[in-house]
Amino acid sequence: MRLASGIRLFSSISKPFRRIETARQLAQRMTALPNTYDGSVSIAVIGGTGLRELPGFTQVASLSVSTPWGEPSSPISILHHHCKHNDKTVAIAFLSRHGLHHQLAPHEVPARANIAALRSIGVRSIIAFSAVGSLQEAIKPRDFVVPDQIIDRTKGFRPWTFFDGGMVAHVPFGDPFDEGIAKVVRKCGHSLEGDGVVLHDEGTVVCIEGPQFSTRAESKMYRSWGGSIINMSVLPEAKLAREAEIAYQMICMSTDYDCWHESTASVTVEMVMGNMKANADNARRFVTAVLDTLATDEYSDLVQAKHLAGSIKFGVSTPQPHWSPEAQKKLGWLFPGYF
Ligand SMILES: CSC[C@H]1O[C@H](OP(=O)(O)O)[C@H](O)[C@@H]1O
Ligand SMILES: Nc1ncnc2[nH]cnc12
Repeated sequence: MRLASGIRLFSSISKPFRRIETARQLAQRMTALPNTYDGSVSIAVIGGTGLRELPGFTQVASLSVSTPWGEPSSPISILHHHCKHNDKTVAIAFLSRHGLHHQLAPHEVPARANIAALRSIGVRSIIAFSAVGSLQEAIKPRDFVVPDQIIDRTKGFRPWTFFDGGMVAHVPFGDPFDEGIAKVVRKCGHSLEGDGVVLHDEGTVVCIEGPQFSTRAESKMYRSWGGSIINMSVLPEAKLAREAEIAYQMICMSTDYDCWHESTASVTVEMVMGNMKANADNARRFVTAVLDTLATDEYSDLVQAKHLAGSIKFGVSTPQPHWSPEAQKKLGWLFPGYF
């Protein structure tokens, strides 16, 4: 259903008889909205494959943010969400990882611009959504996984840090996701169990370079390494969020068994999109439950990532008087008033 003032998530997931809004119509609708927003926005959702919008949320602005690292993948939608727990309206930011037309390959996603743009509008916590392959029999297509670890198989082509070009800093990444947000996500996912949602509480996501899927030998090797699921998107997004002091958790939805499974056909885009469509309603209910819970006062400090605020100052190796002018300028933009 196309809501009058609202927007739809999983736009390409509508039933065949429904009138589907094209990417161009979506872009036109976004252009017609205000490009400014005065309220505060602490939480963002990054939508991945098959997740272009959030349905049932009222879109009130579409922000075109320019950063020292370029333009983000898409305008940032500001959505109003009525929280069912406390009767308050909260603002959520939404960004489409691969662009409004899914025109950006995983290695082309401007992750630094995306994270910097979100931080610049006040975002301090991100729920990132990803369509993933399963590397384990027990994780069936359409199951959800809340990953807690990552294995990096990207090839070093993607810019992966804010701290370069004349200054050096190092952040801890032993636990690449935010455990506080993960707890909320798990609780919400389990509350929907029996109602169609199957949730795995942990898992190691292997992030490959893509855009090609893996070979069978690679897929089997990732299984032998202890990989649970596989995608092309969690990095450098998660690393950059950590550098930007943003609490980041990915929610993964399994869409295929990659190519290791003896009795199942190897992954294709059709398979990925088919399972995303089939499970769209569960994904929507899951994300909504998470946002409803995070919007309550109980999670206010978590959502504002108070536990991460200021942490980057301890990771800086280059004394500030020795930073290049370019680094001063860029990091001054990302962390106003910090240095
Ligand atoms: C279309 S299959 C491969 C594609 O799907 C996943 O996208 P996302 O993580 O943005 O949902 C995967 O990472 C690949 O980019
Ligand atoms: N098998 C797979 N490999 C990498 N990314 C994926 N996204 C969905 N399925 C995938």
